[in-house]
Amino acid sequence: MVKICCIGAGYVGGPTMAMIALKCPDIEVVVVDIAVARINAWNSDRLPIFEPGLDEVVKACRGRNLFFSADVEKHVAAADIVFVSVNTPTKTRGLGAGKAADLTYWESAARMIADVSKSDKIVVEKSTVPVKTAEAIEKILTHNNKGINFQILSNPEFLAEGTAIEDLAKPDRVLIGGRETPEGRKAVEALKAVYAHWVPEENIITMNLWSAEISKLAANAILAQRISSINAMSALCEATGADVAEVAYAVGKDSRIGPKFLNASVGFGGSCFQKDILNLVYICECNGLTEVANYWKQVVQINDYQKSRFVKRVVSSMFNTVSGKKIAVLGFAFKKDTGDTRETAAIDVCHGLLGDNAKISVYDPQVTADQIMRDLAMNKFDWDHPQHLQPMSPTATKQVDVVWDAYEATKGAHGVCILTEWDEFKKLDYKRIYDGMQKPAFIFDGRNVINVDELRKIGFVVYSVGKPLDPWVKDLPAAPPS
Ligand SMILES: NC(=O)c1ccc[n+]([C@@H]2O[C@H](COP(=O)([O-])OP(=O)(O)OC[C@H]3O[C@@H](n4cnc5c(N)ncnc54)[C@H](O)[C@@H]3O)[C@@H](O)[C@H]2O)c1
Ligand SMILES: O=c1ccn([C@@H]2O[C@H](COP(=O)(O)OP(=O)(O)O[C@H]3O[C@H](CO)[C@@H](O)[C@H](O)[C@H]3O)[C@@H](O)[C@H]2O)c(=O)[nH]1
Repeated sequence: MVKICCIGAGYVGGPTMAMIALKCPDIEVVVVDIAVARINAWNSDRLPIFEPGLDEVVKACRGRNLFFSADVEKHVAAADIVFVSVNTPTKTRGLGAGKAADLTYWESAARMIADVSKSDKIVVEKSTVPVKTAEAIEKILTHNNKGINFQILSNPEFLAEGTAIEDLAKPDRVLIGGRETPEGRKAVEALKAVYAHWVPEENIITMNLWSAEISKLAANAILAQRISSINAMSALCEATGADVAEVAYAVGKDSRIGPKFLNASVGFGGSCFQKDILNLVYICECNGLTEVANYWKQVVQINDYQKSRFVKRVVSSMFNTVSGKKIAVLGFAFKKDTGDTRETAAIDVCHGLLGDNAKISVYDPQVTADQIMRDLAMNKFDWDHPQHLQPMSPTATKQVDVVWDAYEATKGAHGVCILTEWDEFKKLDYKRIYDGMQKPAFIFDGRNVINVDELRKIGFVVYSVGKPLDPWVKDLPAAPPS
């Protein structure tokens, strides 16, 4: 029986390995992590992450050929294939801080693999890493050569949170990069055989290691670029009376462009897009490609601009101040169908509103109050100097409360900000919400989930990203000449 061990039981390691176990009953899969609480949660009825369909997949194979364990070394030593799916966040200090990927967790995993291995292994990069990481890992794995053969493969993951199970069950493609040597090709074939249990062969793409590593960064950069492109258009639509949803529809009808990923929003969030683009920017800079680096940097800058534009709309519409006013925030996760808040636009929007002394009441169906308070207590983004983070005022989170439903959050509020596109926000009784609010009642839809005309009929002053402006919604002051 082939034995797989995956280091890192997070948003990628957990669901990805559960899918392999489900589709490959002849393979034993063990997911290991140094975070004992996370492993305990994977072994319980309350999984550590919320992902539609995940519970069913885990229940179908946990204890059969899927195991979760904190005994990292034992299972790594026993495995034929070791996936490394540890976090690779942006460095916060030292060389490349604020841009480069922090490979501390990766390096310590690689050193541990080298130390405990007694048999040949295929080591698979599942984490998103800078190009040429495989070369560095090879050096670590072979540094005290015990005669063990390690083959490094790049097998980046393309799942999106909220649709992870669908994405894993029917991936657009599986990408495997390996060394172009007989041993490298053999390792690629071995990994291909795992995916071939359920992925059609034509969807399993193989290529050289560096192409595979860059393809992951390129895919995320190009996806995020589409969002920044439509968000940039949303600003122009608001200034001219066009409707960004109509523009996106017209543009997306061109089969060369396609309709997906053209939803204007308050800004993209999530643990990947910003981190991976900044990593790409850093790699370009290190290779002397200043123009290329600046091009990609702009995708992140437009995203910051979009978040700050949203906050300015709220404040300027509400008579230029939200000081002491209650603002209901509906949705805190970075997208619907996940409880993940990493880099969510909601953090920056709340910080912006708290900066103007608002009182915030948050409701999200999947994010805990503890998580929201932790996120808001962290350093805040500085709109005027986007490269800086500023310490939050210690009293700021006293202005925030987290409640259990949208009606409670909006009761007595002056304004409502919709920051996540949860389906339930489309079905709310907005007449009831309006009746319970201060007047004039403002609603700022950062996700284009509400019916603008219906809400205006109820009496709301409505702002919806990229839509023709309500006469009440104040135009933003023109940028001062630089
Ligand atoms: N989240 C996504 O949707 C997604 C999708 C595709 C790719 N990725 C990439 O996959 C990687 C993992 O992302 P994630 O969201 O699953 O991260 P995560 O933080 O949810 O999980 C990483 C896990 O690795 C564990 N870990 C760290 N060092 C370890 C070590 N030395 N030994 C054992 N366990 C260790 C951590 O405790 C943590 O539980 C990142 O590189 C990310 O960019 C993420
Ligand atoms: O038209 C759109 C599409 C998305 N978003 C936002 O963009 C962010 C990211 O969304 P999405 O890409 O769906 O989720 P992620 O889980 O971040 O997945 C991205 O990042 C992963 C990690 O690298 C990759 O594996 C996926 O392929 C890639 O889609 C979220 O805030 C969305 O609300 C928009 O604003 N408009």
